[in-house]
Amino acid sequence: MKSNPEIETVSGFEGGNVISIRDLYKSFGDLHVLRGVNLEVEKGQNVVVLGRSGTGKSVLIKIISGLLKPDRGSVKVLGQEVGDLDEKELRELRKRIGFSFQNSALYDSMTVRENLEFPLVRNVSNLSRKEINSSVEEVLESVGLLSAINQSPAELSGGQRKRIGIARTLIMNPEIMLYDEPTAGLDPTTCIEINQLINEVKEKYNTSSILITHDLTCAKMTGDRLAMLLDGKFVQQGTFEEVFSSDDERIKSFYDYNFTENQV
Ligand SMILES: Nc1ncnc2c1ncn2[C@@H]1O[C@H](COP(=O)(O)OP(=O)(O)OP(=O)(O)O)[C@@H](O)[C@H]1O
Repeated sequence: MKSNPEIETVSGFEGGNVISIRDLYKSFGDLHVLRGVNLEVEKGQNVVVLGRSGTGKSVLIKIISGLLKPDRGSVKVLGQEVGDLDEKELRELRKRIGFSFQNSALYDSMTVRENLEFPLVRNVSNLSRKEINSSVEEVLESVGLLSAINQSPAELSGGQRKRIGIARTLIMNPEIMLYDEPTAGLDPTTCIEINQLINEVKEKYNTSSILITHDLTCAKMTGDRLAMLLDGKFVQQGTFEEVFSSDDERIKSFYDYNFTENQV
């Protein structure tokens, strides 16, 4: 994809880690959600965050994107300490991060083309109509849905909406992708197609990603590394095989429960 000079920035991070989290704590009153989280995401890596409902996966994502403040600890994203950034700097940082939400967050009152133009026009000034059109067409081609350009998201299937949601983040050339339950609510075949798309995005756009999922097929297909969040910490990190060969009963039961549920 043609890069956009206005949103292109120099990556000043060192050691190849686009995200680096050290000793992170977050509580809500007496509820101690994150209790010493450490996580590194290397450039070009997909890291899958696993954990039962309510373990703090979304809280972690919100802290990474500066939407929530941690109680203590260091969160470095693309070389910048998120807690040190003011609102303007946070907005600039967020332009470098693509958020793929569970519900795809598309506007049904707009066409697919208008949905994709929206973030571009809002964030990048002085683009010509030709540049906007070619960016929209290029990302739609990347997700295999150029044919849907004039349709309303309401006319599309769940899997197609998911693809358009991903295209809408790609149009900003993100360096990091944050996927929240990318395959939730999709049938097994569509899940596999979305997993393939996630891998294609990594290759084509050279993105680094964190994926939150309960779907073990998704974890296995997309995760270069998995990290299991339990009781406020990552208790196990590694490849799919490494994590699930653990003797930890909590990891075994997570596997058994999700394996059965998803028919991996
Ligand atoms: N702003 C908030 N104020 C108070 N409590 C919160 C807030 N945000 C999250 N929590 C609590 O923190 C805990 C972790 O929430 P979180 O949404 O991160 O879970 P999760 O692991 O993403 O779960 P799920 O898989 O169900 O989405 C929950 O008990 C939740 O109620």
